[in-house]
Amino acid sequence: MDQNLPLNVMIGMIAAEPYEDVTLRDISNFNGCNQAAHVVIYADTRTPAVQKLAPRAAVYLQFRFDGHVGFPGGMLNRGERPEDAAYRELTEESGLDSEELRLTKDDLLVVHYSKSKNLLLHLFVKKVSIDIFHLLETQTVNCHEWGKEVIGVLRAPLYTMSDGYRGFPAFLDSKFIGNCKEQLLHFLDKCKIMTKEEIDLALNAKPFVLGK
Ligand SMILES: O=c1[nH]cnc2c1ncn2[C@@H]1O[C@H](COP(=O)(O)OP(=O)(O)O)[C@@H](O)[C@H]1O
Repeated sequence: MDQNLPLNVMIGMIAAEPYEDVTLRDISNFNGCNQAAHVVIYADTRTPAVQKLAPRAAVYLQFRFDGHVGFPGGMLNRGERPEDAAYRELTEESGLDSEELRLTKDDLLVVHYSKSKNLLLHLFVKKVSIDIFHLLETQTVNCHEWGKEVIGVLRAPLYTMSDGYRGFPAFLDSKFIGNCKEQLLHFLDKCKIMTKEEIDLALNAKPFVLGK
């Protein structure tokens, strides 16, 4: 992929179906379509993962009932604000209700639109302390949805191992729900956790195969 392309073009090239960026000014044009809201919860971490590799951050994701990776969140109820829907779903899908996790409209990172689903997708972002992050991870296995909608807790491996593929590049080959993968890359770029060049390198990395 051409590294000089803007990230939204790179993302458009990897998306299974196109998602348009929606500017906040234009949101009112989408009244009446289906809406969903999801949230990226993340924390700074200095704890090396494996082989002394320092992850760029701790980012919370879930393994869903359908075998896909996704952020906590879901569809808005009638009349519900996106930030309230994202928080409601987060508490249902993690079992944790904490002031540190509460969302406001200022936590909105990006909005995408899927024409084929007529769906507006709001993505919120919340940085928390590593202690709250760890509590969120451990609490999830006791939540009401555990074993139902949520079947796993994931911390994205934000490092690349010496073969250039294991770690983050391999993780990007997982099955992501909706535009979750594009949302993850957008978040890493916008919150300055990775550069566009690092993201592009990870997207293009290939597993090492003996004899090739
Ligand atoms: O992490 C995500 N990022 C982006 N879209 C997602 C994510 N998780 C689910 N979706 C999409 O959002 C919509 C609502 O799905 P979800 O299963 O979360 O809602 P629900 O829990 O209210 O049933 C679906 O179109 C799904 O593809």
